Amino acid sequence: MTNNKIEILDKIEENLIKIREKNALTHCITNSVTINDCANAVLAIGGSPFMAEDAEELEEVVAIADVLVINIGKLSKNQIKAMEISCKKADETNTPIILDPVGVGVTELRNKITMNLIDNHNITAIRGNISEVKSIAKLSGVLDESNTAKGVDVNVDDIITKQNLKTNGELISTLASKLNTVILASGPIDILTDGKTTIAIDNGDDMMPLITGSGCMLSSVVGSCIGGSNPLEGSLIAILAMNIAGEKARAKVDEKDEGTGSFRTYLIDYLYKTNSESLINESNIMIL
Ligand SMILES: Nc1ncnc2c1ncn2[C@@H]1O[C@H](COP(=O)(O)OP(=O)(O)O)[C@@H](O)[C@H]1O
Ligand SMILES: Cc1ncsc1CCOP(=O)(O)O
Ligand SMILES: [Mg+2]
Repeated sequence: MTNNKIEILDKIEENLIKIREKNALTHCITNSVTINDCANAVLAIGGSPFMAEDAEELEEVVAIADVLVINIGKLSKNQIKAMEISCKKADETNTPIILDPVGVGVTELRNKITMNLIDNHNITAIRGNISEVKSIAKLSGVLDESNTAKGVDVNVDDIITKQNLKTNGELISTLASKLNTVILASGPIDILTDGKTTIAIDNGDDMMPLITGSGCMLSSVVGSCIGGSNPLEGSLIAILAMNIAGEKARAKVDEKDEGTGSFRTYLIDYLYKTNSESLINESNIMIL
């Protein structure tokens, strides 16, 4: 990708058309907490969700899928096996794999599963909150020490701010180069990088972390967008679509004096109403 902001924004319209035309079959192995939200988010952006995890059918599912999303939010023995079978098949079929390393750093099991997936498979993109990304940096030898996430939520000491943006951008870019993957680290400001181009995205709303699943939905949407375009440009569309939908959803709940339950519904509504004009005009991105 170019490092020119105007050229990056110029690609949004054609990529969004491609994503919608492709209607990428998005195979998700994900947690049961937010699985329904993920399927609805995929449909809203223009993908086609397929949640399958029984070992008996996985090779067939991956063979027809355009993209595989692995979310480790609520692991079980069966799911771990399902992830191994699916990733092995995805490597054979060159199907992009998107990893959401929910809660990595918090338990040894999550560390082991995450690093097994990263070390043994072709991971196209990793999308996690900044604490999760920093934990992977530590496990990969790119960072000496890291805080741990608060369960599935970011550690407040890690939150991306204007002050630590450059340092975090450099760290995540180094990690992306080392792992040969795209990384999208989320928070009030998001950082997206493939190790060559690093973009900060300052959109979204502080109600987003107050519903469960905004991160899981984002990772699934990243999957559909990558399946319909390419890793870096697809991830950029996904994060802009989610965050601008979040901004509009917040304006709507404030207008109607509502709360987080309605916010969750409006988030899907505005994701569905995503259009390139608003992604271009309302985006607040900076090349780092
Ligand atoms: N304080 C915030 N202000 C604006 N957007 C936010 C904020 N926190 C998270 N987001 C957005 O919410 C989505 C999920 O991010 P995050 O909360 O970091 O993931 P997770 O749910 O996996 O911890 C992303 O689109 C991110 O940009
Ligand atoms: C609450 C919870 N517990 C296990 S997975 C999960 C959902 C996490 O979703 P997100 O990372 O999108 O907030
Ligand atoms: Mg998460």
